[in-house]
Amino acid sequence: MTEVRLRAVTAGYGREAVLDEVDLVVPTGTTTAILGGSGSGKTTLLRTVAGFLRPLGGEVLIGGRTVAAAGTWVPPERRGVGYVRQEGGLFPHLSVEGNIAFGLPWPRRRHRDRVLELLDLVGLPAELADRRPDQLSGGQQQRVALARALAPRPGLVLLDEPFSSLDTALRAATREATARALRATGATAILVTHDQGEALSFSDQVAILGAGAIRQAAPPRVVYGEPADVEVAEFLGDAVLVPGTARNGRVECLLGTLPVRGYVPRGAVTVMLRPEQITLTPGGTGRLDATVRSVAYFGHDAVVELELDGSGLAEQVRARVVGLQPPEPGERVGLDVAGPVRAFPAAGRTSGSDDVRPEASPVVPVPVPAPRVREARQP
Ligand SMILES: Nc1ncnc2c1ncn2[C@@H]1O[C@H](COP(=O)(O)OP(=O)(O)OP(=O)(O)O)[C@@H](O)[C@H]1O
Repeated sequence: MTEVRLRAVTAGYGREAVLDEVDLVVPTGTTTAILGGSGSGKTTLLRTVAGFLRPLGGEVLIGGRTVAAAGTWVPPERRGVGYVRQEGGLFPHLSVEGNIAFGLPWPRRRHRDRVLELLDLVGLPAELADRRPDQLSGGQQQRVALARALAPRPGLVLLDEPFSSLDTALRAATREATARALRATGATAILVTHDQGEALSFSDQVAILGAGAIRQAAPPRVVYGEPADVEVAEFLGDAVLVPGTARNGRVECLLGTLPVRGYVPRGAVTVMLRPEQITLTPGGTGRLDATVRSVAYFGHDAVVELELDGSGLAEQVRARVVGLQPPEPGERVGLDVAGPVRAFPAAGRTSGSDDVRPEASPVVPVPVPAPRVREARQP
């Protein structure tokens, strides 16, 4: 049982606070991605949990035990935490086996079986055990670093941008191997990343860090589909933003009258939807039609900029369509909006007087997974 709990944690360097009264819960056996811009304090948060940095205020609890608080300090080596750095940090003079065995408790350091088991766990063949780190690819090095971190069976694994130095294909494979290994051990994990796709695909919960605070912490589909505000929405991916008016759970905007996801007070709003929610019909529909202004082709998909009839507004409405046969610039298309949209009170506007419900909390509980079963190694 290794739940992680941060209560009003303030942390930084000298007197400068980088994290300002941060609250966060990472349930046992789940993975949380900390996502934020450069310098937002992601690594600072990870270092505070690991015990490499003493918080200026607040409490850190790991597995129900207070490890940092006023008058309490548990050093990193007694927190039962595994740490994987951006560059792996393997010892260059030791073999793969030596590196992994280094993570084992003293009496077990000669147990080659356990080393081979750990290699298997991270999806590496036993033949690599005698190689030195400089004889491995970047992805293999990261897997060895993970194996070393998992060797003492930590309840919590902290991953500090461990995939960022890898190219796209290797990155995906290493990420999947890491996710499998974490699932197999049932360890709780915190991943620091600035890659939105990585955060959404890797974790049970995504916590967005900005201006020293957690802006939203919720399962991936919630942060993406129901972002807490416009900034979080834009940080997590491409967002179409148009002005509108909210009334009785619906918004009226230049895309029509649309159902709203979540609660929004009546009145002027900014409507937010994802470009993939807009579907296009060649030739137009006669209801909501547009002219294609430009197309950015990405292979698997394409982003189409549209000028809605009568709006005179280009570049405001974008659709993301599959890349097989995107429309051409100048083409006429009809639009449909799939699913509910999100709406935020327009800037400078306070809640309407007829509101009856409070705004939903930006922190949504993460479903705790059923006990995990070790998966077979992928070829
Ligand atoms: N050892 C340090 N001494 C003083 N300031 C530091 C130290 N380490 C980090 N900082 C500052 O604290 C702030 C947060 O840094 P941190 O490394 O936590 O951000 P980050 O979100 O991980 O950034 P990145 O994505 O660029 O790695 C930055 O302004 C940084 O300059």
